[in-house]
Amino acid sequence: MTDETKTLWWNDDTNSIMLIDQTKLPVELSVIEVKTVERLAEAIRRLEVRGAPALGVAGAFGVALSAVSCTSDAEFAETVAADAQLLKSTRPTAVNLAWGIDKVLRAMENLPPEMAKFLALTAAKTIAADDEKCCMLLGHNGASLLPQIGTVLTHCNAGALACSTWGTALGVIRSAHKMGKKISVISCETRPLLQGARLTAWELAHDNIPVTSIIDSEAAYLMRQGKIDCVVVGADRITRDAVFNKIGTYMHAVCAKHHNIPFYVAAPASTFDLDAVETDIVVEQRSRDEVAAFWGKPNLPEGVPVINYAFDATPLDLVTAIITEKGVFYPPYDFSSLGRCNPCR
Ligand SMILES: CSC[C@@H](O)[C@@H](O)C(=O)COP(=O)(O)O
Repeated sequence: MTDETKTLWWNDDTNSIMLIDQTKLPVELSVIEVKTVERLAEAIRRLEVRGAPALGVAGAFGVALSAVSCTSDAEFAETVAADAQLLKSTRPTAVNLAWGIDKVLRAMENLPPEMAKFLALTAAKTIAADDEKCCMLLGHNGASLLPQIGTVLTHCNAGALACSTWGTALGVIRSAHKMGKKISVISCETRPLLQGARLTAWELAHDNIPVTSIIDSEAAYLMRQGKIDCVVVGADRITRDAVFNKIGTYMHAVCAKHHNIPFYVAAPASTFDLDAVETDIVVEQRSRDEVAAFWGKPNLPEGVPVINYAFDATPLDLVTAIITEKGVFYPPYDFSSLGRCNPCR
């Protein structure tokens, strides 16, 4: 991945979506060309593209793809609406997906097909470009919270691969590194799909930011030993009372509180869902297969069930600060300055 490479982008020559196949990393850096909405839905379900802001961009490009590839004016509105619904149904928790889809749908609302196609694509490209700007700003806003010299724990991948580029939690770390701070990172491997080991460690090693991988259950002991100065994670959705992020985040927040370690969340305004509270949200549960086998070998007796939540919710009273592109929020949290940024319900 070069500094110019994006996680996903629109190919104007072929009217298709190009995306880095995140299931192949760190072994292979390869790009998939997505030509249909059905293939995009599959890519989202399989986590070939993943991470909240990247899903927002994927959803936006997906609606544009549906629009530009529709050949029937008579069935245009119906086709785009059905495709949007299909894409929304792929992953319920990361709010950016529905946000990106709805934003493009609104841009083309009630317009004749030719104009709607043009405006859908323009809106989707703007969402992708804005995501990059948000990450840079957010990174800058958060960098001052990190110590001059220190070790930051992160969970899952909230990096360039989870966004258009740069990242949210890793954006903060990248910005601090760029400012000259001597930051090293502890990256939790993030069972079961190892986004922390496969993606975060890969990204940081590529940028020459010191990174060490640990198994998830090691974090508390490292905190007890005084080896972690702060925690920075991303978010898939922030409601009025909780931060939803990759499963395991909540246990890091509880441990950080116990050890008096700052726990920061970095996310763009598009990840906020301020009409909702924790109990309103559907938390994605994934298949047994992801947990019941490791490297292709079964590690569970047949018939033993699995609970495989993809995300958990961390109550805001465990969060030291939330870093956004619009500034840093501290308790008692009042997000009114963000406006109603996520009108997707
Ligand atoms: C900037 S991304 C923040 C979150 O989306 C990230 O931490 C996360 O939980 C991603 O989960 P994933 O299941 O890999 O899509």
